[in-house]
Amino acid sequence: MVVIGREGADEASHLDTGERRKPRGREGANGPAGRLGYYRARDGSRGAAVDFDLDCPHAGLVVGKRGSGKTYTLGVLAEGLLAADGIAPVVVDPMGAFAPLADADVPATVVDPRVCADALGPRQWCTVLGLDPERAAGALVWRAASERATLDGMGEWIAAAPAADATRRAAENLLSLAASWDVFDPDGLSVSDLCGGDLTVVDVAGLDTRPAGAVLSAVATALYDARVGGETARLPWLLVDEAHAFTDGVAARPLRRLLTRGRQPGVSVVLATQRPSSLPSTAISQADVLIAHRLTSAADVDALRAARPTYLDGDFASRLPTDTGEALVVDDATESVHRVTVRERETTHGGGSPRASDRPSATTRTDGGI
Ligand SMILES: Nc1ncnc2c1ncn2[C@@H]1O[C@H](COP(=O)(O)OP(=O)(O)OP(=O)(O)O)[C@@H](O)[C@H]1O
Repeated sequence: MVVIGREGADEASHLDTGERRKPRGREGANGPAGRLGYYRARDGSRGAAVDFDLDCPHAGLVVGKRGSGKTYTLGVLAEGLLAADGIAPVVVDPMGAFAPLADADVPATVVDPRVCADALGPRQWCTVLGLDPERAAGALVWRAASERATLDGMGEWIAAAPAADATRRAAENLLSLAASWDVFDPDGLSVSDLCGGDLTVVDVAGLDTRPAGAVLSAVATALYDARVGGETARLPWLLVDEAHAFTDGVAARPLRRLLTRGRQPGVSVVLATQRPSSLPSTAISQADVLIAHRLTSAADVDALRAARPTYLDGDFASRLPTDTGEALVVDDATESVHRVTVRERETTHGGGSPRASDRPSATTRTDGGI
């Protein structure tokens, strides 16, 4: 995935395309590429440019402990994606870190997390509501999701279904819970919303894990199906921050499908997580590029090493970077490991940690409060 750029290669510049400026894309030796950063020499000095390939589909993993630069690196990847032609970049943003892009001078749109109820299959409806499809209430919800496309329609179908009162009440209560999440909408996100070419930021900040997972599941499925069904000529890239929150819920299967089978239809996925040990090992083994920031937990290092024994030898832990923004990039395409300093963002990063000293102090208040 990594492409070595020229020493001192030009920074991407902007093309004036009217209202919002699309940054000029970068061409690597084999097609479009995005600037990731620069080689870092052992003495810490900056070496040649390192680009990432955007021409072919990829499965990527960005790992690192809290504050090590994962979200920042996702932002760097997103900037490269929105500058490239022929790509449909989508970020699922659980921390609101990409919200500032709405006001940036780039073609990015922050959208509400609303999806159609039938974007989840019957099995996923049972999963997201915590129901066993083998039991009565689960079977009822399964049938309702098979028969109706909207949440209201599912409720009406259940109300009229021949079922025991207790079973019906249990199913209706869970559908009411799903309605309270406010993420299911017949006019929810469509393929044209997601694959228009702008960077689409699906803002799931503030949602609980289950509704956020339902939205991610619907988005991942829509991108995959859109390519399989020939609904878009663009190659989708799905970037998921805080991915460990989603890998054992309703989004687990669609994410696994992108990791294992996304390449053929041309859908790329990049997962960022501070806890690689909580990812299924397929998520690590299927990734063709690993960007590892600072990691100190032995369990996390071991999880990476166990799933990638070919490149990550016993020396792996000692080669991991210690400074924010530095990374070890493991590239399957070239079967190589690179020490990289991730470049600075061109757009505002929204994921920084707040500091106590950022808060207005009592002495600076002017509203009479204390
Ligand atoms: N490549 C970089 N260049 C410059 N500053 C960086 C870089 N990477 C990270 N930083 C700085 O480090 C801070 C923390 O980075 P970031 O928010 O990406 O961490 P994180 O690993 O996503 O943390 P968390 O797990 O808590 O979400 C950023 O706000 C930014 O100021």
